[in-house]
Amino acid sequence: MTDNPPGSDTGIICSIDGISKTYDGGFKALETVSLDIKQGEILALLGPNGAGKTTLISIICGIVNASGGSVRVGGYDVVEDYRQSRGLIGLVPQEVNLEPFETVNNTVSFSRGLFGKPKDPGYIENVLRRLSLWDKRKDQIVTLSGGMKRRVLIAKALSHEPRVLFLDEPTAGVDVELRKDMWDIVRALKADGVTIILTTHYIEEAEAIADRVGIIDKGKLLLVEEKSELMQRLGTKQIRIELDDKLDVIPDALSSYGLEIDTSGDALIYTYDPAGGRTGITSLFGDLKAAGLVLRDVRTHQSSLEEIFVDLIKGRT
Ligand SMILES: Nc1ncnc2c1ncn2[C@@H]1O[C@H](COP(=O)(O)OP(=O)(O)OP(=O)(O)O)[C@@H](O)[C@H]1O
Repeated sequence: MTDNPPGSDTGIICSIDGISKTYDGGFKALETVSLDIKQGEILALLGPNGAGKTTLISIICGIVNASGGSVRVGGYDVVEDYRQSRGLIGLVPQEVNLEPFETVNNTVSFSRGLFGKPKDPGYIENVLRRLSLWDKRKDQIVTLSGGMKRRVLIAKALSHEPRVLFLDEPTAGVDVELRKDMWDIVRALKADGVTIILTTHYIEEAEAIADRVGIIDKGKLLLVEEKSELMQRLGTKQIRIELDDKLDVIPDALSSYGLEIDTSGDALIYTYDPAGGRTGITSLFGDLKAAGLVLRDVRTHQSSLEEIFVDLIKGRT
């Protein structure tokens, strides 16, 4: 890695300019995607299956050739200056692709060597400790749990001291606890100054850790926005309040909340903006009680990515 790569003073670590990709069979996976990734940010690329997220990451990492456009990482062109740009990038793939009988330490150290970096046991120790893998360093990969294997993938991607880390679906199919662990790891890496780009299907994931969110659908980048702005604009939450008795009309005392009666008649739906300063939930519950309504159950519902897409597409036509 060069100390001062070209472009390092712009605050933009990765510049994607008009990237398109048509696969051999003629399928258009990306259409003129342009995006600047800021140094030190966590950017979440949200999109459904087949949206083109992996294709975009693969182009940035030099694994797939773009059909048009260019990408620079740390000022280096990912095609013309492949070695320099790739040296700045760590990639955590979707699939666990580790050598089962190798030890954790060898797996991570060997990966560093592949990038032509001199041995640095102190750095590797630091990475393994960060990821709670130090005690497992002599264990074979095959003996590790799925969660530990994911940690090894991250350690491997960090082995050559990248400045940008790409995580492709880091929490697809993992349990809630591991998902939270992953988020903690990502936050800690950001605190260390690493720029992080992750792809995800989960709006909650973007909401939990991203600074900015990009939405990709059918090969198009529909928008890139600060998470807080996006959530405010699109991410409404609903509370479903189930009642002991059926209701025909909303009591006057509750008219200011914009409540809807569920088609079943025995539940009220309250929609609010979680990013707004006041949700109105506390006063709503007070007023429900005052109106003499008896609650049976309360459930919350977050707008799904799909609903957000529908809203987004409606807004564009
Ligand atoms: N090598 C390939 N040849 C032809 N089509 C491909 C190839 N790789 C991907 N595609 C197609 O390109 C589209 C985008 O795929 P991509 O893997 O980039 O999407 P994704 O957003 O990462 O989806 P997922 O969330 O399922 O991983 C898909 O329709 C996929 O089938």
